[in-house]
This record gives sequence, structure tokens and C-alpha cells, in this order.
Amino acid sequence: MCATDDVEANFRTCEKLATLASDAGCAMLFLPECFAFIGRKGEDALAIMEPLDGPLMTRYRDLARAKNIWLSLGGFPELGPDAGHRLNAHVLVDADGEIRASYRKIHLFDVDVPNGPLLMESKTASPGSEIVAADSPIGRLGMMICYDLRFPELFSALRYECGARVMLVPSAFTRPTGAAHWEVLLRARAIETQSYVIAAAQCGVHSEGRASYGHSIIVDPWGEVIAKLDDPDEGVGIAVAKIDLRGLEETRAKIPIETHRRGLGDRTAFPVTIAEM
Ligand SMILES: O=C(O)CNC(=O)[C@H](CS)NC(=O)CCC(=O)C(=O)O
Repeated sequence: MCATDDVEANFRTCEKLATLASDAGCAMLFLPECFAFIGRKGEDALAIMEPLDGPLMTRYRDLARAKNIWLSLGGFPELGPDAGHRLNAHVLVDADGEIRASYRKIHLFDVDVPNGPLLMESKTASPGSEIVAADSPIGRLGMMICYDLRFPELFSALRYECGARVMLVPSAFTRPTGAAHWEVLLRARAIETQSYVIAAAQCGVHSEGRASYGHSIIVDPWGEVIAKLDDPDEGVGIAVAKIDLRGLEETRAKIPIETHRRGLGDRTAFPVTIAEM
């Protein structure tokens, strides 16, 4: 989807996507980061931030119930610790409209993008500090947002500590970094964690000077792209795939990396040697 600063239009778009997914027989729909709002500046989202029991989130919960579908709401401006900071919350809602889990983006995107915009997310957002996984009709989900994609240790924690089988990376990737890194990182994370990766993306031009890379994608645990949206500028849409958890277990059994791990994630386990010049 291509969200803008028009909260009503964004809701109508999500409603249309939920209808498409429900008509296609989907158990779940994954919406990207900033599904509810993308402002012209980072601080614009502060005007609409609200607690997760607030009126806007309630409308999305009602939508899940009306369409009888689980929703992964990939990034919502949740009321933060003070008037100048929101939390970037990925909220999981079941088909009865109940909130099952919420994850707050841990890694904030403070980057002067080469040939792209300067984005300073931490100016108006507070980082989360909790790793979150949640059971769903398609297996245990590892909840992340966008820039988290660049931190493989989070994926490792979700697989090995939390037992996640489906990694979620709802995003609003920039165009330059998306063209260079999006698909290769998502496929690498699927392969290295032997998990499904579902990455719903913002696309198109949101406002003057703000555009996203698009290319929503679903990758299986072997690293194969099983669904994607290739023409993100032509409008909103859904990519649909079946999640095969038996196949996932077969992939994990064939190359048993879980039993071959040597504890390198624990920095005290192995001494380090550097042969300097
Ligand atoms: O706050 C908003 O309005 C929307 N949020 C975003 O667009 C976020 C934070 S600025 N974008 C990313 O994390 C892009 C990461 C990325 O592009 C990369 O890792 O290369």
C-alpha cells in the first residue's frame, strides 16, 4: 500500500485489502509499517499517536472482526513516554478483534541514506526493549519492523529462544536501500533461520520527498520467493501464499543447524584472537 497523511484514506485502503484477503480465503493479512499514517515529517505522527485501546486502533480491531481475519498491523504510532515521542508498535490482532501481542521497534532508523533522505526516527520515537513472538493460525510469529531486518541477532533470538517459525518484517524501506538490500537480506534471513519471512511493504510516493521501495514478498524456509508484488507503483494489492509448517520442519531436519550451533552468540563462550600487522 501507499499510505499518506490521510488517516481515513489509509483506513479505506486497509479495508479494501482485508476484503481481498478474506475473499481469497486467507487466515491472516499482513499490513506494512506505517499502515495507518505516513506524515510529511517524523513529528507529524505525534498528532495521531494514541494508546492501543484508542479509537483508531479500535477501528482496525473492528475490521479484523468484520472480515474474520487475523491482522498483523506492521507499525502503529502508539502513545509514547512523552508528548515528543511515540512508540513504533507492531500489533497482532486476532479474528475476534482482540490484541494478541504488540512489539515495539527496537532498532530505530537514524540514517543519512546515500542518494536518499536523511531520516532520524529516534527524534520522535522511543525504542522498544522487548523481543516478542506470538502464536497464530500460521505458526509462531517473530515480530519485527523494517530496519530490524539488518540485525540478524534478533532473528536468531526469535528462532532459538522463542521458537518462531514465521518472521515478520513489515516495512517502509527507502528506495535506494531497497534496491540494493531488500530481497537479498530477506532471503538470507529466511535461509539462515530456516523460517518463512513475510515482508509487507509501503510503496509509491507518500508525499513530496518521501517514497518507498515496495516489493512486498513472502519467502519460504529454503529461501525461495513464493509470492511477491512486482509493480508496487501501480497501486495496492496482496501477495498470497500457503504456509507449510511440515515442509518447514523437513527443511530444519535436513540441515540441522540448530544442533550444530556452538554458542557464538554468547560472547563469553569463545576467546578472540586478532593477528595484527
Ligand atoms: O516513521 C515513519 O514515518 C515511517 N518509518 C519509517 O519509514 C522507518 C523509520 S524512518 N523506515 C525504516 O526503518 C527504513 C529502513 C530502511 O530503509 C533500511 O534499513 O534500509
